[in-house]
Amino acid sequence: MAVYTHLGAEDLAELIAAYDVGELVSAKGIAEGVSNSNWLIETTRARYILTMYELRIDTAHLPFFLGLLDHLSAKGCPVPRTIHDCDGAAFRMIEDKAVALIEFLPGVSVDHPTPGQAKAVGSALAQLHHAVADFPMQGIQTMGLAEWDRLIHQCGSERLDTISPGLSDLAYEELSYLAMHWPGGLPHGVVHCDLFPDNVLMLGDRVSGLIDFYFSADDFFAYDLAVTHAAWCFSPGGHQFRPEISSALLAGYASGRALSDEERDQMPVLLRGACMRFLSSRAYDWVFTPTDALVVRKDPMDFARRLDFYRANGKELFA
Ligand SMILES: Nc1ncnc2c1ncn2[C@@H]1O[C@H](COP(=O)(O)OP(=O)(O)O)[C@@H](O)[C@H]1O
Ligand SMILES: N[C@@H](CCOP(=O)(O)O)C(=O)O
Repeated sequence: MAVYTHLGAEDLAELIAAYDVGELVSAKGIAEGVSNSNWLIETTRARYILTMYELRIDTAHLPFFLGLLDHLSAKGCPVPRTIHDCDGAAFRMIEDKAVALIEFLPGVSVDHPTPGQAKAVGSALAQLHHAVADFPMQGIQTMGLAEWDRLIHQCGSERLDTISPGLSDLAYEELSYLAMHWPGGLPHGVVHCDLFPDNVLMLGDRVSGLIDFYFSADDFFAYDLAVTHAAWCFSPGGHQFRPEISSALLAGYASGRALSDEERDQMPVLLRGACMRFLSSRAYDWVFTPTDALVVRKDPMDFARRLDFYRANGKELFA
């Protein structure tokens, strides 16, 4: 459930009146999502998404995230633009919380992607990587190797092994490997870093929306591809690799942007890093989020299984 704050009819009407979007007709809370509260807003003119920033997002970073949406949308990427209020502001405050009104994009998130859909996602990701070339703002990567290390150490061996026996050995061993082998100097820019199926809206085989840019930061384009690969190319729970989805995703990406030889060589380590990224944040949330909290805890083992797969087969995939 992702509506953490109650907004009454008067609050909503007052808020919508600050924008040139017509009059409020209805507002429905959206159940999907984890970090923020979202409402589907209908006005006499169109539909919009209203997001209230609840957790993890510092208001100081909103000009970056919302500016990125506007930049990508203006470049023709399927990304929702920010609706600015009548004074030109990209976000407003309701008491101590920031809210933004965002363009509504049609489409649904798929649970079991087809090769055609994976190809379209690969191609949309490549388009994004070109489109950020002249994005003028900087986004520091706060979810990099140092943070994975910190999160795993905060969990500690005992608690990790309570999630699953042997998880601590896997995590510590992997962190040392990544610290020694993480590449430098690959092509980079502001990238999505969280392009999971639930952050892509699709109409059939077409990508109609890329959403949830709140982990975007400056990082390697190939790392973004690795995150997307890890998120899309496995059955639920990460139990089985789906080779046909992997081939389609990589072909779609290559149709828009060719990986250099160096990027290809580094893909196996970047894929392992992508797994550690989500293994570490999920393990931390698993250990430290109270079981009765509203936030849904996601299983870190989904990414331990993917990590095992890439450790054994990552080099072969990019041979
Ligand atoms: N621009 C948009 N157009 C249409 N639906 C959207 C849009 N943005 C968000 N949504 C809907 O809201 C849900 C939650 O949004 P998301 O940004 O993923 O929240 P969270 O950051 O909390 O995970 C999405 O799964 C989608 O159904
Ligand atoms: N995609 C991440 C969690 C981030 O949550 P989001 O709802 O903001 O995408 C994961 O699966 O662990």
